[in-house]
Amino acid sequence: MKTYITQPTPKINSLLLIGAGLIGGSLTLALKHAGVVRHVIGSGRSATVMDEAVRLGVVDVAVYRDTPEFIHAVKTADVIVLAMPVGQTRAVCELIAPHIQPDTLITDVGSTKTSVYNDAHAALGDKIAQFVLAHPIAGREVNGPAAALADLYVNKKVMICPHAHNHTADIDTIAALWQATGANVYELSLAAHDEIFAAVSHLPHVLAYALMNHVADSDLSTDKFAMAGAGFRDFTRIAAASPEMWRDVCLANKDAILAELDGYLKHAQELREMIAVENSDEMLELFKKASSKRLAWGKEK
Ligand SMILES: NC(=O)c1ccc[n+]([C@@H]2O[C@H](COP(=O)([O-])OP(=O)(O)OC[C@H]3O[C@@H](n4cnc5c(N)ncnc54)[C@H](O)[C@@H]3O)[C@@H](O)[C@H]2O)c1
Ligand SMILES: O=C(O)C(=O)CC1(C(=O)O)C=CC(O)C=C1
Repeated sequence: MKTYITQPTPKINSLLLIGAGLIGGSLTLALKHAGVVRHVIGSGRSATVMDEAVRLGVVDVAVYRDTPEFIHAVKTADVIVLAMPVGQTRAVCELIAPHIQPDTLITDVGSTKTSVYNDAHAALGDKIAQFVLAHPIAGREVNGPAAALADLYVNKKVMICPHAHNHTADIDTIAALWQATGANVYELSLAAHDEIFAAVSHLPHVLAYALMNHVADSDLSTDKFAMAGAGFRDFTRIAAASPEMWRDVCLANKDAILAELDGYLKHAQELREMIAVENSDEMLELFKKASSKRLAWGKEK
């Protein structure tokens, strides 16, 4: 995995943020704090959300699709950031495609990369060259502009996933933009990205949602929730995350997630057998291995 050396900080006059929620909002707040961006225009689905985004300073002004103001914002943006759920990529790119100027850079924050590339390419055609795909490995289990934090990306990893049509200078600009938020920037291929994050991000979310519903649907669920401690809290924290976002991620990275889920279920089944036959030696070895891997990984971070 390539690490980006620190790039000169860019100056952005006008940034158009499509999807002013946790991730996009944290980016614009961080860029404003760093003095990188002068004017942020936000575009979203709901007037209530956009009013909140303006009130909180996540964006300076809100515009709405199919209005002259929206078209003007696309035409005059130096950078367009796509920060809505990944399932919206094609529709949003179709909206902006006719108005994107040759000097405008497009980037995204989506949790999947191959689907975003394919959907964007279908809508943008040759303008895909202007789209540098990115993904911050940072987040929270709360959503919307009120959840945005200016320091969300400090010391966090950001993956940039260049494709064959990108220009090096544009990739460097997007890397510099993320570095200005305090993040450490790495490069990954689209395919490697989706395989890796299926295992270490998408699978844990699927498991957290499943465990939450398993307990909710079981006998004594009220008592179980009332008595649960830190273990359950840690494991299920991410089950409070945006349902729409995670529905889209599961559909967009279906094959890789299914492969990871199958692998996980094999491990869970193996452990089930050990518990059922009280195979204490093998169980101890299994737990020792997982525990030492977790301890070593915790030290690396
Ligand atoms: N939440 C995380 O932990 C996390 C981490 C890294 C990346 N991401 C990615 O970031 C993106 C945004 O996630 P978030 O957590 O900020 O969610 P969010 O719900 O906080 O924000 C998304 C915003 O997009 C808006 N939106 C939805 N469809 C739209 C459309 N067609 N046009 C304009 N706006 C639209 C929503 O109204 C919402 O305000 C997703 O693609 C997600 O995969 C999320
Ligand atoms: O901290 C959290 O709440 C997260 O789930 C962040 C998290 C993850 O680590 O899986 C979630 C989705 C992403 O696309 C990137 C980061």
